[in-house]
Amino acid sequence: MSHDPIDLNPSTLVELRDGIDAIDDRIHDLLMKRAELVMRVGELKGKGPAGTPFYRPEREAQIHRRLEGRHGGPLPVEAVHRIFREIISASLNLEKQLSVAYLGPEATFTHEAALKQFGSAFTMFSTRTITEVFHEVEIGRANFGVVPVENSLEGVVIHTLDRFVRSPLNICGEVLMPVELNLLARGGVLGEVRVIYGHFSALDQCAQWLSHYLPQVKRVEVASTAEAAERARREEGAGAICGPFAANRYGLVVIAEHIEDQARLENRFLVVGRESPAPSGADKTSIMVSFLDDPGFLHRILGVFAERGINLSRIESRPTQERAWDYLFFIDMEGHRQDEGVSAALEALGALSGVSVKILGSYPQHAL
Ligand SMILES: C=C(O[C@@H]1C=C(C(=O)O)C=C[C@H]1O)C(=O)O
Repeated sequence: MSHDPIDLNPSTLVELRDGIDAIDDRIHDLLMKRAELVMRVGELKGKGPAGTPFYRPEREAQIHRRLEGRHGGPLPVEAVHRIFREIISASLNLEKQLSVAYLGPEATFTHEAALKQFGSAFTMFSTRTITEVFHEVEIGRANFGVVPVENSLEGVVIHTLDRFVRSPLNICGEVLMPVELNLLARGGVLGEVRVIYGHFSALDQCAQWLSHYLPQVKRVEVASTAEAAERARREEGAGAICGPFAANRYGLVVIAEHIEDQARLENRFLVVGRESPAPSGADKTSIMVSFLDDPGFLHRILGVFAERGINLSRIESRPTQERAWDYLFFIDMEGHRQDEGVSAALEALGALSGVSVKILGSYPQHAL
């Protein structure tokens, strides 16, 4: 590898491009060196006890956080994350080929979340339902699954929560994505749109924009954003409300960007698998708690966390599927189950009589 200093102040186009070529050669050489080290890590893992995980989300989160901490220069930090996402994805693929099932069809927000988490070197396939995503991982046809959990668009949170009741899988990660809704069509002219397809919550979230700019246009509800895109691809004069990801996949043109009425909406997705990530330094733990329908029980449960200063980021209640009026609580907290405070709280919770606790997983807090 040559280490000639690179001239950062060339003046002509030819010199500038020579400089870029020289840098590309170095990046290329370094990528190969990095890949060699990753392969050696893979060999060590292969020699470890059976079931030693190859994919290490906690390590990947640490890499992204470290880069974010040292970041500076003209490229936005999101671009750095994307580039390293792909470097890590391609490198891990040298250790082991892994597969991911996601709630489809292709080009849904969940597909985009799966790519954001795993990069494009994983084998990915879609399923029609959330329960099938879990099933594919449970029977070992996929190593990991990606499902929406707090999804203002696909409105399916409850199916994901309910599926954890009878699944042996763990949560291995979370993906957060800002909601961006665009109006897409085959042609790029707003005045030619005669009908708009969208998932009901996409139509709902853009209602003001649609009433303002397209008051006469019929709105038709479909099962997914991907189906909306498919209809717009097939039908002349049809528009679809989709994320930016769908435009390329379906060969559509963006007529209007960011047509959602409320800014800063975010979707959250979970990665499920058989592995339990080690602490990354900034983690979350999700649990499921059921208890007798007694006055004061919820108060006592929450007290266990409050006494230990553990921050709860979400509490969701669902009826149990066993008896009417029995409830399950899904609780997310900050920290890893191996952290002192969280582990003490979980132990205290388990010791309360009449309470049953299932730990769904500890995983790195969304890093990028
Ligand atoms: C190299 C490793 O294996 C995988 C690849 C990584 C990488 O390319 O940096 C990071 C974590 C793992 O998912 C590792 O565990 O350190």
